[in-house]
Amino acid sequence: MIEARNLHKRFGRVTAVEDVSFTAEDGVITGLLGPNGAGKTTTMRMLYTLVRPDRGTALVDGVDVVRRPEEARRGLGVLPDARGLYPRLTAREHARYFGELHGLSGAALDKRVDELIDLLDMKDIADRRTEGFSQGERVKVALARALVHGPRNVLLDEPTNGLDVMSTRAVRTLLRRLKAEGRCVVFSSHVMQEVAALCDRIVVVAHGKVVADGTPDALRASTGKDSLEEAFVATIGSDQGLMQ
Ligand SMILES: Nc1ncnc2c1ncn2[C@@H]1O[C@H](COP(=O)(O)OP(=O)(O)OP(=O)(O)O)[C@@H](O)[C@H]1O
Repeated sequence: MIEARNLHKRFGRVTAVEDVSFTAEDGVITGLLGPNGAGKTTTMRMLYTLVRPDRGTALVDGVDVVRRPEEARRGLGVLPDARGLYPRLTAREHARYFGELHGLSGAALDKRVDELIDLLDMKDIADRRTEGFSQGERVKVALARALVHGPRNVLLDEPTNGLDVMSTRAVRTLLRRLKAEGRCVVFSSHVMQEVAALCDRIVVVAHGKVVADGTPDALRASTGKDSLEEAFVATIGSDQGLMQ
């Protein structure tokens, strides 16, 4: 479970996150939806200990990410916005390396890496260096790296950005599988259709604040709109940045 409580973050004169609170439960896919610049990436970065909040608290399975960052990180799998691969390592070596950092080794690590290569349909690229990989191939490697230690909580920043239809479907299948395994899955997106297709729960962020939080049905009911698209536009007050 991941909890964000009154998170705030400023960068100089820019307030990136003004007041973000939500709870992402286990076995649920929670979507952080908002237009460009809403504060989604900054929120994610605070949750995965890359950026320190100015105020507020974030907990991963009850562990405070500021006070006990290493312990919090052990319970997290993260797909950051900058995928940041090592060009000289192969896809398989990436997954192995991060597995080793998490204390895996030997046959157990080999088996886990093979499983992920299979699951992410990466057999053709597994033993190529990542230099020159396409956007979709890079996301797959970054996902394998994020999931190699079987984390209970998974944070993904715009996981389907730049992916074609087949790769998007593969990522959706993977997220549903993580949910079925009882993991806590949080992903951010500015694409409403993406969130609508996957999420049990939607946290809408605009101008650094949570402006709506609930199931897709609850969001429709609270805005009195029939379609999710109209409900989002009503919640945010504009359709800017929400369309693909
Ligand atoms: N390191 C930083 N220094 C200065 N300003 C920043 C920094 N990081 C984020 N910001 C600003 O904070 C605001 C929120 O940015 P953030 O990246 O969190 O938004 P986002 O919702 O993820 O947007 P997008 O969908 O475009 O990725 C933006 O105005 C951005 O320019």
